[in-house]
Amino acid sequence: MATFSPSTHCPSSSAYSNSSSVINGTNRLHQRIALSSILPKRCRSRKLSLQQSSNGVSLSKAVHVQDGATNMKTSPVESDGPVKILKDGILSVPLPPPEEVKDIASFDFDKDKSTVSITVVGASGDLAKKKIFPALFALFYEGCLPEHFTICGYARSKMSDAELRTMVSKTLTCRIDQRENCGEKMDQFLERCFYHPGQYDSEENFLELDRKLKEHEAGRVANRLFYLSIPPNIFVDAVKCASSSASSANGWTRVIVEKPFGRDSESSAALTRSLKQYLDEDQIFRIDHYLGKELVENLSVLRFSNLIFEPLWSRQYIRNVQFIFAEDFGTEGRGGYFDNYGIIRDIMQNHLLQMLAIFAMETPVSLDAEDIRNEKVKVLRSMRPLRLDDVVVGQYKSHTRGGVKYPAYTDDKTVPAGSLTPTFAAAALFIDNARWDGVPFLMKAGKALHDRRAEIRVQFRHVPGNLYNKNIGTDLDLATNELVIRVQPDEAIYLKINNKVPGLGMRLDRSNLNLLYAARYSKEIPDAYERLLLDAIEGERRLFIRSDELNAAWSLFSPVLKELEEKKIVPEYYPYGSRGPVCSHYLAAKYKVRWGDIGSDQQ
Ligand SMILES: NC(=O)C1=CN([C@@H]2O[C@H](COP(=O)(O)OP(=O)(O)OC[C@H]3O[C@@H](n4cnc5c(N)ncnc54)[C@H](OP(=O)(O)O)[C@@H]3O)[C@@H](O)[C@H]2O)C=CC1
Ligand SMILES: O=C1O[C@H](COP(=O)(O)O)[C@@H](O)[C@H](O)[C@H]1O
Repeated sequence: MATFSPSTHCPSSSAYSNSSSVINGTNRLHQRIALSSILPKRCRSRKLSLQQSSNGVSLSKAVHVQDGATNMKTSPVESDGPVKILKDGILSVPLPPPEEVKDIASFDFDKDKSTVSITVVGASGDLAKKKIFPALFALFYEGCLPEHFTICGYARSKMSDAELRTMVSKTLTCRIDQRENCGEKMDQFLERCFYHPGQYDSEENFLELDRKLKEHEAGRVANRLFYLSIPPNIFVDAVKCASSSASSANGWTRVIVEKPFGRDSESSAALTRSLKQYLDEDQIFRIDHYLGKELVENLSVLRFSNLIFEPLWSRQYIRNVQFIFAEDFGTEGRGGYFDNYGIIRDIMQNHLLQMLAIFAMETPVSLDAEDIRNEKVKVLRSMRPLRLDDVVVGQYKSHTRGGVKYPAYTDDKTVPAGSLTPTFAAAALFIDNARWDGVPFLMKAGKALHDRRAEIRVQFRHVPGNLYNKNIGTDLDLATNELVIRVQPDEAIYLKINNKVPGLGMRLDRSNLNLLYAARYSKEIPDAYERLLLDAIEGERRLFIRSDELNAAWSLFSPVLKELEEKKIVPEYYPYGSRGPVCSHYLAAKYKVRWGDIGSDQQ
């Protein structure tokens, strides 16, 4: 029996060997494959849901299908196209035309299997070590990487393959719920990791990389993914060299670009123009790792698949929405980068704004990447550019607590003395459309605060003519329903409600309807980078930023950033480890809002 590999993402070729060949009505040879056998365990549900969302027939997005002897089809296939879902999850996949296949039993399908080469550009750096290699290992461990893959680290540092493997091995961990064969899996993964030293602007060095990748690709259809984990000033050099000297000759070439995508509208547009000299838009995967976080991914599910939320999702019932990001550590070690950007560019313009866009967008036509991104762009373009009097900025100062002295932002040697760069900001934004007219969308982001959290808080309006007002007391704020989507840590969704305290009297309290992920789901939540890397390999663009989205996002923040810098606005200094500048409360009060994270969240 010939084996046939419709997907490069499945755990092993043996999974396909239970398939059988049939001649269909068009006299074309087809292969019947049980869907359940070709989709890897962890990836199965995401691929099946794609299938359901598209009338049960548009599967080739998720499953790469070989059409003919060499071509890979990855575009959606309609019901009358070559891929068909037969009943009971059986996939019918076309084989090469009969004249090309003299003897089906001896046709060498393995020869035509494709491979993915993932080059981590800037492999010696912080992000590569901390996030990218561990995420790639997790994907490998879960059986989500294609059968044939190569990982190549590229940077200027001199390192051998063995040294890269030692460096990578120090950061690998196994999933809490599946420790079996972990050491063995790590060894198998590390065997697929290589290193190539080179300059980021050297065509010659990238040509050498190309030669090395070709050796590993061994004549297969070669798909190549470059992850630019380098400082932004060298993005374009690296893209130029990668595209001219190390692009795939017979498969796809994609580039993941890390933030920051510029410092403002002009520099971002210039970066996009430069990248587009060498790449098409559909080759550029602009990553915002917050879009890969489980609770952010769940936002649309919460809204669009629960009847109880969507009808409330408007100015009619929602009083304000808050997007809060806090870290309990400073910029130590990243001061050089941070001082050039500040917290508004580092967190608000991307991570918080992306969450806002998904939160506030209209229902997309479908779950397709373009439909979702169209809606995100629309909502961003309906927003008013942020005004200076709707922003407060802060910077952390040194503080001694429990005998420990915590540094000021400017104590970092890589930060210029007297820097005014904000490490904290709060802002009030507005969406001028029918759904959200007049609703304040507040954002707050800060480093070196008293805790670490990222969350969305939705505060609902008061119950009109509430029968229980006298039991609630005078503080109507405390009686407001609040929906909290806690992105991290301790992922949870909870709704604060008013409830009768059990007993003979009539006393109300505030309690939480609480969906705490750790209590509800035993599976460990994947890291955002895992989801996004897998999506990039599969060509799924839904969670990556399109260039018009990026332009719209910069249009909102560029004017105020310019004003803050030109007017040299002095930030309010707040002690390291505190709750941040007091001014943020005045900003909220201006819009009759109380920050939801300052009270206690009774469980
Ligand atoms: N670290 C993080 O947590 C996050 C990082 N990012 C973004 O990811 C990218 C990588 O970040 P990170 O790993 O922290 O960056 P690093 O500063 O660690 O740089 C990565 C690598 O790039 C090379 N490099 C550094 N500076 C220069 C330079 N001036 N000229 C040429 N090469 C240089 C170095 O490799 P070598 O000397 O060996 O060539 C370094 O190991 C950046 O765009 C960053 O903004 C985004 C989100 C979070
Ligand atoms: O992009 C960035 O994100 C991190 C925070 O990411 P998280 O996943 O740990 O919440 C932030 O520390 C960094 O400054 C910023 O560049």
